[in-house]
Amino acid sequence: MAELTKELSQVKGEKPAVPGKDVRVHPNPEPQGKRPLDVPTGTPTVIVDDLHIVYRVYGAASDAEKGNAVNALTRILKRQGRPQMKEVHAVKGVTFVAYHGDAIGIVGRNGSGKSTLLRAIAGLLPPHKGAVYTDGQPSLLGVNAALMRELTGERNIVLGCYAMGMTPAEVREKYQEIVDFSGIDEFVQLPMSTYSSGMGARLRFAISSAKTHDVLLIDEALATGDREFRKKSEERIRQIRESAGTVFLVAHDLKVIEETCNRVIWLHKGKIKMDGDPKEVIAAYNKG
Ligand SMILES: Nc1ncnc2c1ncn2[C@@H]1O[C@H](COP(=O)(O)OP(=O)(O)OP(=O)(O)O)[C@@H](O)[C@H]1O
Repeated sequence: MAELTKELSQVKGEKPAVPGKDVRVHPNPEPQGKRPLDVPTGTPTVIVDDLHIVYRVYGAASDAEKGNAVNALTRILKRQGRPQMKEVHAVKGVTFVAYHGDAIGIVGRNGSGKSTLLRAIAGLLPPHKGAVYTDGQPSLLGVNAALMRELTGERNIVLGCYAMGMTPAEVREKYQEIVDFSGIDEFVQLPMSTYSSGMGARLRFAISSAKTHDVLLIDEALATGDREFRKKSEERIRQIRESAGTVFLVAHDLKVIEETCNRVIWLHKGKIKMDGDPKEVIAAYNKG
């Protein structure tokens, strides 16, 4: 909680009790376009407070225990089996506040904890320590989002819309728009197992973004789309922001992040290394 108090005091422009090193809080900039009157500017949508996520991998020994003769001998003498559990501390004390209208890009090297952080915000991973508070229901849209490969695109659209809480009338209204946006045309009648990875990713994005989300989490879903589709996706992300939602975007393509986001968080080995203006953060990230 101390971390969060420090962050919030920074948001208010107060001096933190302990000056932050390389972590900055980005003040919520005014997004362009209209926003509903009942959503004041600067309303927090996601508060991540000193979040730690630890994976437990069963059936694996830790490095310290592996191949160590003394440990092995001790285990034999004590008639113990080989330790079967390894812990991976993937997110280590991450703290930030996201606001209505924010589109936040998350960058970082492989294994830095980007996907883990998104899954934790979506409520799919329990915090080991700390907490995530969200205003509204976060929806995670990932390359592995649960569409069913053996079902046709058509069935997946209908089921996906129901899963997001749409009514049958809303599904009927949105159906053609989703097909058109995805650009899969007549493939909609075929099982998704016949789709290329790009087609699958486009359909997933089209379904998930057909609904207005309070908090939309996108994990590399734009990576496989072509140029034209990326442009359309960026436009849709902008619309979501303007309707007072918050978007988180994980992508290895820094250009996509720079063109779509108003703020970037750089994760390094599970910690925030920098948080701020996309141009500044990406420049620092590229330098290493
Ligand atoms: N299900 C899991 N079980 C155990 N460890 C995991 C699991 N998922 C991720 N990890 C580990 O957690 C750390 C962070 O992984 P994560 O996938 O969040 O990183 P990332 O930044 O999204 O990586 P990438 O850019 O390669 O997608 C890594 O060390 C990874 O090996």
